[in-house]
Amino acid sequence: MVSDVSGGSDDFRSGFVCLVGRPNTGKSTLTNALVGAKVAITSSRPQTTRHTIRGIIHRDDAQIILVDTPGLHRPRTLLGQRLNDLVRDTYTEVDAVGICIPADEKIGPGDRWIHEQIGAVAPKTTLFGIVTKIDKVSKNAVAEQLLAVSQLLGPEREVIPVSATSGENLDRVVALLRSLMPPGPAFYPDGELTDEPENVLMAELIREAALEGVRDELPHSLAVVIEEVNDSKTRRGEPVLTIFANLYVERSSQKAIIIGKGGARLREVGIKARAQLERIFGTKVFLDLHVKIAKDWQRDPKQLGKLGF
Ligand SMILES: Nc1nc2c(ncn2[C@@H]2O[C@H](COP(=O)(O)OP(=O)(O)OP(=O)(O)O)[C@@H](O)[C@H]2O)c(=O)[nH]1
Repeated sequence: MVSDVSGGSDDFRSGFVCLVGRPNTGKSTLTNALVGAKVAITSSRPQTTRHTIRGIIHRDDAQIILVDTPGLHRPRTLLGQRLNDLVRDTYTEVDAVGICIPADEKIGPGDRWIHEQIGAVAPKTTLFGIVTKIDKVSKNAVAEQLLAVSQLLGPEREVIPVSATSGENLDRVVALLRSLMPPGPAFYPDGELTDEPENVLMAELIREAALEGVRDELPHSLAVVIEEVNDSKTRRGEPVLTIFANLYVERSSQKAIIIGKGGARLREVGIKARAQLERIFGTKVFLDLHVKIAKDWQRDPKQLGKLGF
């Protein structure tokens, strides 16, 4: 007997989508809302998403893999340059790129710059617009922003309004994404949310906790490296995941900020990160954090390599 190699329904679609936009435009929050679990890292601080993190939308008729990239920015350091290279590579590899523009901010030079960049490096990739955070403004303001984004992208491009917070129109976004994907079988098994190596996910969660409420310039000066993960220990009969991580900063003043008075802040960071890790990995976690100084790591190719960039 000949088996069905198509893997299911004839009109199953699958592909890769990349959400781009200025920092803080809601890309990570939207990725999380679409995927239905916390995989990309959100933060109220701009430019915190540095790795390409994928969330996977599983549907009966489609599998859509979301590639969340760092916000494109004008490079000032070697790290900035490498991040931009990564973003450009991503644009050309995906099936569609969605440019996110928040409903509550006027379209500015940053949005136009990103739009031009996509057009220049990946002219063949399908582009669409997403007006994010529509819960923050009136219906009229949403309509005006839809028009403005449509004018920016051109009349042939789809533009869709959404709120990741309230969930309004999330289903329309999924439907649009599906329509932009080519026919093809699923890439990943059902139930898988991300193909990020677990260590990267752990490092990102710790980094997110460490950046909560600290100064604006710190995001690019903080790298987290997972030194060791051990799952052989138990505590009161329950398995415990032990994670040893180093937080690298560039200066002793930054180290002091992360650690806080008498170590109070670092303890807070540990508690927050541990709660997130326990939720995601579904097991008790013991977290051992150390803050270290790696001088000028952003400018030093050797250090960048060591820190995983
Ligand atoms: N009210 C409202 N706030 C939102 C919505 N989506 C995101 N936000 C908030 O906007 C801020 C930025 O969201 P992120 O998802 O981190 O933005 P991002 O574009 O991934 O940011 P970068 O990682 O810096 O590029 C956060 O404080 C979110 O809580 C939304 O639909 N409604």
